[in-house]
Amino acid sequence: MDSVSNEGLPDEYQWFSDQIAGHHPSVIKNGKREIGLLKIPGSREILKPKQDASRGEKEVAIYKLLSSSSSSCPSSDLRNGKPEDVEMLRKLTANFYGIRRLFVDDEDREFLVLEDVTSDYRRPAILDLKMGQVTSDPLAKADKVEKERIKYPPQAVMGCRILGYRIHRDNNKVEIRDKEWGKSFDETTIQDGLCEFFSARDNELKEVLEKALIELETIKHFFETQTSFQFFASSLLFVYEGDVTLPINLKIIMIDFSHAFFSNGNRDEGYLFGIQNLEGFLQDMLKIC
Ligand SMILES: O=P(O)(O)O[C@@H]1[C@@H](OP(=O)(O)O)[C@H](OP(=O)(O)O)[C@H](O)[C@H](OP(=O)(O)O)[C@H]1OP(=O)(O)O
Ligand SMILES: Nc1ncnc2c1ncn2[C@@H]1O[C@H](COP(=O)(O)OP(=O)(O)O)[C@@H](O)[C@H]1O
Repeated sequence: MDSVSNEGLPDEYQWFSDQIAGHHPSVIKNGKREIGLLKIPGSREILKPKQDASRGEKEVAIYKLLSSSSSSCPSSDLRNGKPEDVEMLRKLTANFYGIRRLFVDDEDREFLVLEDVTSDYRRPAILDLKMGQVTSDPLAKADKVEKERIKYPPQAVMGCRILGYRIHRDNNKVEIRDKEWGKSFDETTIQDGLCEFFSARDNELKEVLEKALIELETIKHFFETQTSFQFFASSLLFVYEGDVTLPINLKIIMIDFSHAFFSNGNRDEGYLFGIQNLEGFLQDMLKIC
């Protein structure tokens, strides 16, 4: 992502420089720049703009559900999430600290205050994978369904797509790959893209892949058992330490719930299919390390 002027932001705040994908101020839509994630430098929180209409409501509802101790969810279509599913999902997501209102680009806006899951790292390597076989949600209009369907046909074949990565290397060098680069891969070549990301620590590809497979197992277990949620256009964010003097500390966090729906007792087979394929890709890569 290009760096963008911080003009128009409240004092202290900057655009979050480690944002990989999603709405970003370098993109102009209908004559206005999009609003991306914000951060006060040095803090362990990021602020994610609440999206318009039902998308924002859905994401806030799910984070409120996860941060509440009981089933007192304010959103009617998430109220029935099974407690064990909610508990498991909570462990796979960033902490939510509430809503903050800020003036950005002269408009009063709401932001979700979230744990910055990259803040513990000296040189974070960060990858965003969009999961699921279908990336339009059940309420999408026909033109959006079609746009999403033809955007990247391998999504239906693999159940995942690389949205991009950032690797902080020595000497403050940052290596960036974007979603157009991600779209250059299909089911026959995606391992090349994944290999590039998981190779941030010289000669430690095998160790990094092993850690990723362990973390992925927990997420796979969640999707094998949970019947409370269906996720569309949601992502897995991989983060690990690129500084070889520090432990690998690989984490996988589920993010982006603006198209998350309550499920009437069905598993999310499209997301699970993506995890199973991803696991297969990583296992194959491990065999040749
Ligand atoms: O379909 P569009 O044009 O509305 O834009 C998509 C966004 O929808 P929105 O503008 O928020 O309604 C869409 O946002 P949501 O997932 O709907 O929040 C994505 O940003 C999508 O990009 P990609 O599939 O992640 O590469 C965006 O797709 P691209 O335009 O980047 O292909
Ligand atoms: N909790 C988090 N900690 C660190 N980075 C995050 C977090 N949530 C999102 N991000 C970053 O922001 C990007 C966009 O987030 P996402 O929720 O997908 O936004 P959008 O709804 O605009 O698509 C991700 O690719 C990731 O880099």
